[in-house]
Amino acid sequence: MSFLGDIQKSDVAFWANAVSSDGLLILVFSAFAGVALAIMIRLLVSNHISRLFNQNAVSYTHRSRTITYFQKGKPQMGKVNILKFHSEEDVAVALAKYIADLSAKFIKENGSFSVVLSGGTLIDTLRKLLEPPYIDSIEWSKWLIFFLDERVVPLNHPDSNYKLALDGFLSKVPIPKSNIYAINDKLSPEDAADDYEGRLKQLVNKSKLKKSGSSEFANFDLMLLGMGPDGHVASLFCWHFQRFEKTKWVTFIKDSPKPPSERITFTFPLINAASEIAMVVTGEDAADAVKIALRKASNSNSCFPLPVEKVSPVGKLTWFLDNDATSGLSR
Ligand SMILES: O=C1O[C@H](COP(=O)(O)O)[C@@H](O)[C@H](O)[C@H]1O
Repeated sequence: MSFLGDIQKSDVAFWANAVSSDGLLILVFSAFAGVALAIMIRLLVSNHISRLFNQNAVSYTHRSRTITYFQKGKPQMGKVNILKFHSEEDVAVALAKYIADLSAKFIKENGSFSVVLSGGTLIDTLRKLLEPPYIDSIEWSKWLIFFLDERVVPLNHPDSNYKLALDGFLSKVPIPKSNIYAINDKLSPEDAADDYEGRLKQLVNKSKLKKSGSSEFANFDLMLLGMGPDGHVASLFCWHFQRFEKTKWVTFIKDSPKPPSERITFTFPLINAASEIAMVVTGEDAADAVKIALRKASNSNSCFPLPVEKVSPVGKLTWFLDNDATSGLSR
């Protein structure tokens, strides 16, 4: 008699039942494992898991798709200080104290204070430095002045950031002329950018400027940044490739959406190598970009991330905002 012949009908029914319920079990288990795997993959590309790995992931809604953008390195949060003031006047008062304190600190540490100026409304917001006690207490002779971006026009042209800074601030403080590093206004945008970058590199070689500890870029003590209503900083605009530059220190743009069209600008790697960055933003025009930058709104703009969102220094970032600029945060 064969082995199979020994098996009773009830045995067959038992095993058939067992196999089919095991099969069902395996099927249910596989489906469950598949769903779990899919959830895990989704989590891997989402904010939740990235936070576990200490990355900085931000989601944007773009043409009804959610896009997760990962910023490499340490998250911005933690080294960001957001200071909100009632009025632009209060911002100017606080900014003067912040700058004076940093001036004393860096001069004590290095014997100089390297300051990078934006153009625009920022220059007027520096006005409190021109008053006591700062005008008399700051060691102006130790300041070194640079320009975050510059319009490629003669230095005495009304559009020049140098002229704006000279008329509104630099001519009123005793900073030696030789410590003010204006662009060469005789050059084309390409050449002016290369020339400015070359001069910065020479200053690093001569140890007049510090080199960043974590990169090849210069490490400025303080950069004073303004922001346009479209979220641009320096002359780094939405829809323009300059904001993705990785290696150059200074680059140029010939089709700036904000006139004048020809400009040179620091790049993000150089900006983000700074020890201190102050983002000085006032007025209601900036409210939407501030809301996006401070992550209270998804960026429904088709420009993502906004240039201002790429400001993430190795040092410290301090926002100086007035009520109008923060009005979007409560909406
Ligand atoms: O064109 C420029 O605009 C930005 C922002 O200027 P604001 O007047 O809106 O404060 C400025 O930071 C930059 O230096 C300038 O060239």
